[in-house]
Amino acid sequence: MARTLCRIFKGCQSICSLPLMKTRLHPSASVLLRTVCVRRMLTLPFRFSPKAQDFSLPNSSWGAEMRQLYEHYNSQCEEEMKGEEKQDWAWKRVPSYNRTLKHATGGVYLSKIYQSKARFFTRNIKEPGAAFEYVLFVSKDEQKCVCIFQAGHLLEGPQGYVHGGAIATMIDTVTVTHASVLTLLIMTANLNINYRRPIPLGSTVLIDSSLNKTEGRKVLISCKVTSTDGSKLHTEATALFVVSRLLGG
Ligand SMILES: CCCCCCCCCC(=O)SCCNC(=O)CCNC(=O)[C@H](O)C(C)(C)COP(=O)(O)OP(=O)(O)OC[C@H]1O[C@@H](n2cnc3c(N)ncnc32)[C@H](O)[C@@H]1OP(=O)(O)O
Repeated sequence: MARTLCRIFKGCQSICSLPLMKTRLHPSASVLLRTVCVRRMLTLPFRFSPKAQDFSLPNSSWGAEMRQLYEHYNSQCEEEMKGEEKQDWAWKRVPSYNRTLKHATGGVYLSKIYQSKARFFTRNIKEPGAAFEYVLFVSKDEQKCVCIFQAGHLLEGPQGYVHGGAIATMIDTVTVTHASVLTLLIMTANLNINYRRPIPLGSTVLIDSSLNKTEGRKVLISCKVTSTDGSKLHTEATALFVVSRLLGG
């Protein structure tokens, strides 16, 4: 970014220092030109935005089904007003970034270079819609989590269907997010999956997770992957999470 800024600055300087400009422009016009150049420079779309991108917001790759379901859950995320008092949210959308390590503290030592290159597995493919396109919502009582998942063409396993490992990844992601709402710093200890019906590539499915129980350091969660109308069961799973001693639990 510094190099880009430098180049734009040099460009501005060279425009304002052109002999033609010096001779023909009134000094106040030259100041105005510089101001315009600097303003333009500040509004240019930089390649490296300092703001983290939230990948769980709608993009052009989302199909109609994905959008409809997103609207359905997102509309329930609005604040409810009762009298003058603000009520709790019914659902919360979970933002999703691709740099989890950037904010990590303690636990594992990683070199600066390694940290700067690390990307969250499900959010590391740049082409929208090519792989894991999903958004997660958690319920206000924190006992339920729903994910709308659209499986892109890079997730193929059997011809025309989603790879079992990609489905497992999504189940792990949804259940770990659910468990993280209940308790921090957890690791997946056990994931038990039954694949009942293949998921067509490009289709949208619902991943529903429910809390079974918590027991000391253990959190048990069950999960179902269904068609969006709930009529077809694709996958079911149970997951065990343990608050990690390594992570400070
Ligand atoms: C918010 C979004 C963030 C997204 C992050 C994405 C992350 C996605 C999640 C992952 O993929 S995590 C990566 C995959 N998992 C691992 O690499 C975990 C590797 N294993 C470990 O680190 C440890 O084995 C573990 C922390 C799971 C447990 O080790 P501990 O030494 O802390 O536990 P311990 O052996 O004392 O067992 C505690 C309890 O859990 C039980 N337990 C542990 N592992 C088990 C297991 N595998 N199966 C069944 N029970 C298990 C164990 O029996 C015991 O039960 P009791 O308290 O009733 O006696």
